[in-house]
Amino acid sequence: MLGLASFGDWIGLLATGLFASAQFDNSAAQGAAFGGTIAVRLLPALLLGPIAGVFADRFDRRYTMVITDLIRFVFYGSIPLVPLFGGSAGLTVTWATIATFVGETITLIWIPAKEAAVPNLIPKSRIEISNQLTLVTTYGITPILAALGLSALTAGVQHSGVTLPDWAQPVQLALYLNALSRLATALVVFFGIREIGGKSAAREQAAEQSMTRQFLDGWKYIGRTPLVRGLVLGIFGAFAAGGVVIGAARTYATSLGAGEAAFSLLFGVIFLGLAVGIGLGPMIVKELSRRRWFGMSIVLSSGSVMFLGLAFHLSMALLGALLVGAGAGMAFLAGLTLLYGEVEDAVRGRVFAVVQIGVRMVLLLAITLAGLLVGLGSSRQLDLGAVSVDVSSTRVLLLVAGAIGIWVGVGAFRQMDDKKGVPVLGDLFGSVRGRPLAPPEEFVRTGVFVVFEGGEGAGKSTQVNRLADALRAEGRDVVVTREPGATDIGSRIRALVLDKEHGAGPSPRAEALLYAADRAHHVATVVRPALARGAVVISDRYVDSSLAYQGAGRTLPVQEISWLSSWATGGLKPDLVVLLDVDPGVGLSRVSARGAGADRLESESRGFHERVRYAFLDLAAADPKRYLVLDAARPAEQIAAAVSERLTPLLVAATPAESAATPAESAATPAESAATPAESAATPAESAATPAESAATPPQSAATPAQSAATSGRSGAASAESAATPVDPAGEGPVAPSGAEKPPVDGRP
Ligand SMILES: Nc1ncnc2c1ncn2[C@@H]1O[C@H](COP(=O)(O)OP(=O)(O)O)[C@@H](O)[C@H]1O
Ligand SMILES: Cc1cn([C@H]2C[C@H](O)[C@@H](COP(=O)(O)OP(=O)(O)O)O2)c(=O)[nH]c1=O
Repeated sequence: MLGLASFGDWIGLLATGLFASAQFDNSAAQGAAFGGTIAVRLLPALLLGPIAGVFADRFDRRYTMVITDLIRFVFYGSIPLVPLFGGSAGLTVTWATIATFVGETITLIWIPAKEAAVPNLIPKSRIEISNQLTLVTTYGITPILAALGLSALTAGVQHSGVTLPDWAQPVQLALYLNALSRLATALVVFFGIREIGGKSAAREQAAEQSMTRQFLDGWKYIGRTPLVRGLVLGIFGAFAAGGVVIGAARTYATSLGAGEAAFSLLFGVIFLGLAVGIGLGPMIVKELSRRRWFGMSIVLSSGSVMFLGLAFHLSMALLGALLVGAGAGMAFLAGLTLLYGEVEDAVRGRVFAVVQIGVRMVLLLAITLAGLLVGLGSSRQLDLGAVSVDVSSTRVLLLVAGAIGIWVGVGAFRQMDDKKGVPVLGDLFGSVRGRPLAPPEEFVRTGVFVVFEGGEGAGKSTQVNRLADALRAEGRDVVVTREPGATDIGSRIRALVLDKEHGAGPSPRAEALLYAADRAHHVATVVRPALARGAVVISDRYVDSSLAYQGAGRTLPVQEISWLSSWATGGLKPDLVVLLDVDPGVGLSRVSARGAGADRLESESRGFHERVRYAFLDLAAADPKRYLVLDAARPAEQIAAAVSERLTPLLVAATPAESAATPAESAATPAESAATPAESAATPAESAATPAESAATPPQSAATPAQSAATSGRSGAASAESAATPVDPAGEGPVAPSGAEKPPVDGRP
């Protein structure tokens, strides 16, 4: 129904313009009449706009819609009647202008009432779909249908040879249709959607204030709500960019040397892009945060405007136009959905009024300004060898408008971001694949997390114990743990996945989930608490085992396993992974020599264990800074020495000498302790000798994350990284080389 009404709107806009211009013979007057009527149609926004929103919030929305629709029916319907009753051309145009003006003004009241009412009728989860429908019909399909319908009507009449009576010329018919669509809407709203009125206590209470007060409150609400502020700015920015493209389109088409046809084509493609963005956008980005999607879409649209400024071939221009449309469509959809979903009912009318009025004015200004600027500039041919590019003010304008749009988009993104610290592109690509990134778990980490990985019988347990003994001998707080089975729940999970008496065992996906469940519980109850209090946590196996065994071994998609593990751990990555690389034959024979019998995984084929081995090596190769790969065939002492050598600097950095010696002081003087990493590195013995003290200072460091991050280069990097590097679905695994080399001081990447 509302689609029909907007069809009427568009056809009305075109028809009124054409109708006015048809009253004159010379083309200059025609042009002026056409432009004039359309401008009149947009201008009332300025006059009535400010109070329209107050109307929508103050009065019964059903009556507001019905009354305004009836007024529009009468005025629009009267336009074609004037010449029938013998009105002169001048009078007809004057009346068309007045009636259009009144109709448009009234529309400004109708729209906020409708926009404010609709969210109350639709469950929140359906709002986006409902918006898709409305927007596609309003901006994607109906303008095209309207133009097509009008020209088909005209052509049909011309070719049929039938002479229609004066009152039934195509343009007249279109105007009647426009008027009737208003009447129909009024009837449907009045009889069909009684609940649209939207009575609520909050609204009634607000209505006791003066209208001025309500008006000012609306602006205050926008001003103090970052989300709404970002949305409003972003929508304006997107429309400004769109307006510039429209205003510059004609000269731009000429600059491509492609003329009028290219102009229409560009226009059509922008609308096509709009429909594509609105129709397919949500399917493509899936669960991506709508707040982020909004900003990203504006950047896409504006970037494409810049691309248009650089395009030298029609095909490039068409692609650019398509993307401009798609970005704008997605931004509009996301923006509207957010507005619907997140603006309180009591102020919704005013917010929508600001948006629609702002949009119209921004559009009008941008189109006019662009038209003016383009008209001013001259153009020059630039010869680039094979192609010659036309450098005109149009292109400069597009570049500037695009750049401003990008700036606005980034600004809106920042204001509204609901996943701060989550990498933008990773989140986007992850979402497209159906796995948006989760924000990292907040947590301050002062300990060191070491993981041993490798195939069966590689000597992990042996090395874990050696290292733990050595560190304990230094007086450190050491937590030895393993996966699967380090917790109560974990040991039951371990039995489920590994014990052979449980029959055939879990299916590959179930197995992956069980390991992930064990890991989630393990990290939450053992690893994180220990790291938070500053302990050295040594784990026999971690995420990489899942990537290698379930991913490469069971041939499940490694990216999915990676995502699953990262979700389970909240993005916690080890500081060091020691990979004990062993030939499966050697490893398995060591295990069987142990004589305990093979568990379910040990009994897997040779091929399985080969795949596991190379998966481990690949993971290590992708992130050499975090891995220490050692040949497991070497004697155990040599391996232990190599591990300890590699670990020492990490441990030293994690225990700043000064903070260990005088915890209170170090917390009080972060700058000082941050300034002395060399010193702290130079006194490992001292810092290592006071583990109890350093372990005893978590509350302070927990209270000052930035400080604790700043206190020592290495632990700062480690904690910031673990807190800021979230799930990484890019397939490199959760131990991917992200963020490791970026030690931020404030805990952000
Ligand atoms: N470097 C090594 N060289 C030879 N044998 C080793 C070495 N490290 C461990 N072993 C032996 O190999 C077997 C498996 O070692 P273990 O540490 O349990 O491996 P994992 O925990 O990786 O399964 C044990 O009997 C252990 O004594
Ligand atoms: C942690 C983890 C282990 N596993 C497998 C590897 C091992 O075969 C098994 C148990 O590992 P492990 O503790 O090394 O067993 P053991 O002490 O008998 O050597 O679980 C996975 O398949 N995925 C995982 O995520």
